Amino acid sequence: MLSVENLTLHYGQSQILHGISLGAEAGKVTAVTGTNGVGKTSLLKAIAGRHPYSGGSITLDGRPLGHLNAFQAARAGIAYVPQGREIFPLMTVQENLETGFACLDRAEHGVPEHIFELFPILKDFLNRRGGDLSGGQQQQLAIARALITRPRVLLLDEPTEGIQPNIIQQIGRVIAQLRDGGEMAVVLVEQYFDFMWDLADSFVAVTRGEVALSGRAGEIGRDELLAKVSI
Ligand SMILES: Nc1ncnc2c1ncn2[C@@H]1O[C@H](COP(=O)(O)OP(=O)(O)OP(=O)(O)O)[C@@H](O)[C@H]1O
Repeated sequence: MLSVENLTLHYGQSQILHGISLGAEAGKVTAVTGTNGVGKTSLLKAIAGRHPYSGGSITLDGRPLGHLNAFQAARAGIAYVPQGREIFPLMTVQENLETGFACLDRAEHGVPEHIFELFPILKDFLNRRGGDLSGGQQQQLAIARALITRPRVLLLDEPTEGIQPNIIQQIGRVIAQLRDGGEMAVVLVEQYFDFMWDLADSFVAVTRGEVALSGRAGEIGRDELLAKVSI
């Protein structure tokens, strides 16, 4: 269980997160949604050790993580799939996957076969340059690279952005499969409302760096949530 309590974050003098709290359980998808610029990416960056938070706490299975850098967060079991994917365009698919080894012990350096079961296209394209893949294939590569690290928490930042509908469906099925595996907490930042509504077990709507509404599927109304995340 990932637990974020009262998190605050600044860029210089400007405060972006104003005390965000959320919990993400293993075997569940927790969706974080909100309009542009409310701080969703900043929240994920804080959890992933990509940007320091200024107050509050992050704990994993009751253990405070403290202020980790990106490498330490990855070692602790937190994998981050950034918005825009950030794959390495001049490296092959195989090499992109192997960058995930950086936070693993040498004995764990290997691409588990189940990754290719989730994303068969990557096996076919192992020697292709990342930059030559379509946007949807790059998104699959970015998720696969994150899974190499055997995470306990998978942070996904807008995985449907700029992706064609059939690949979006496939990504949705993969997220559901990972959730159903029961061992990983998935935190899904997503503005594609129907996609996250169908997939998530609980929802956190963020407005201006604060939680405007949160609750479990079944306890929270679709229109109520939609109203919080519409401009
Ligand atoms: N490195 C930075 N330096 C200064 N301000 C930043 C930086 N990164 C983000 N911001 C600002 O912080 C606010 C929140 O940005 P963030 O990217 O976290 O929002 P978001 O909800 O993920 O938006 P989007 O849906 O557009 O990706 C915005 O006003 C943004 O301009």
